Amino acid sequence: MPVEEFVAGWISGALGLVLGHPFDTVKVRLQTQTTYRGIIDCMVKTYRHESLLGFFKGMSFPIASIAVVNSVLFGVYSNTLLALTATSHQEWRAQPPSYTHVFIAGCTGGFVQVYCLAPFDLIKVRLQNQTEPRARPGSPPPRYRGPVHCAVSICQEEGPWGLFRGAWALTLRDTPTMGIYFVTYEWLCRQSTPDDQNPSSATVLAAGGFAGIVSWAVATPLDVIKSRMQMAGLKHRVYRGVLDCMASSVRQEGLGVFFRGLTINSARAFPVNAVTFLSYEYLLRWWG
Ligand SMILES: C[N+](C)(C)CCCC[C@H](N)C(=O)O
Repeated sequence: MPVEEFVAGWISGALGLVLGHPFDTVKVRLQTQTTYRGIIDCMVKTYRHESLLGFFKGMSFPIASIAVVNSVLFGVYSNTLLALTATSHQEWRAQPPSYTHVFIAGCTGGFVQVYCLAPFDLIKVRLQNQTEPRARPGSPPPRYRGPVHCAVSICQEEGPWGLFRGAWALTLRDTPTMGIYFVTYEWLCRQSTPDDQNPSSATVLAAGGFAGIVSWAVATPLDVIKSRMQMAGLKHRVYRGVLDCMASSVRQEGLGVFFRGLTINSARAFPVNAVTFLSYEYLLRWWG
């Protein structure tokens, strides 16, 4: 099993992640809290109240976890494609896999990575939603003191399965949209690259960026539901399941609720995924 794909997936994921985290914090807050009027309002309030550090809350854990998550995604994707087409990554430019195979491999990668991502994502969302300023003498401490404390508290209060809260919504969000992600990337690369050649850096950046935007646009409705289900344990709001969460969110806030965070998600998706694919392609070419 080619291991380069796993390592390249890890490094490229980490680079994308740091770049995108401030956008991600604003997104999570807009999706789960009703105190902000919009993106700018949320950014201003976060900055005033919590300084620049507020935007980087909950980042250390994803950095560690991306090692597992992105390498599983890209590793499973490439190896599934290899199993389906019997051609290796180096031969793909000469014998491009069909879009159906790319889609199936993407969905498989997406499905498998969910079970690595779910606990990390839950902890990230809980920490990002703590809006208290950094500890000042005399002020009450935030609910979770950091990622490890958060993980331990969830296990104690909600049981070990509590760490997988929202995992089903995450599976529904990621399985099809990771297929769309890789198909969009491949399609855009092939459109602007002569047969047999590797896509240029500019092509990889643009195709990666747009693949991010397109897949996130489709994923946003379930992303909102996922984030709300992850917060449910904390706020003592109970949803009976994904459908119940959808119905009660629509009843209270209208259909627009499904598009919460769409703009910021897209703004974040372009740079994050442009950098992810560029570093992934280059690392593999460099090792290949
Ligand atoms: C499939 N879905 C749209 C959910 C994600 C696709 C992009 C994943 C990337 N690590 C990022 O954080 O943007």
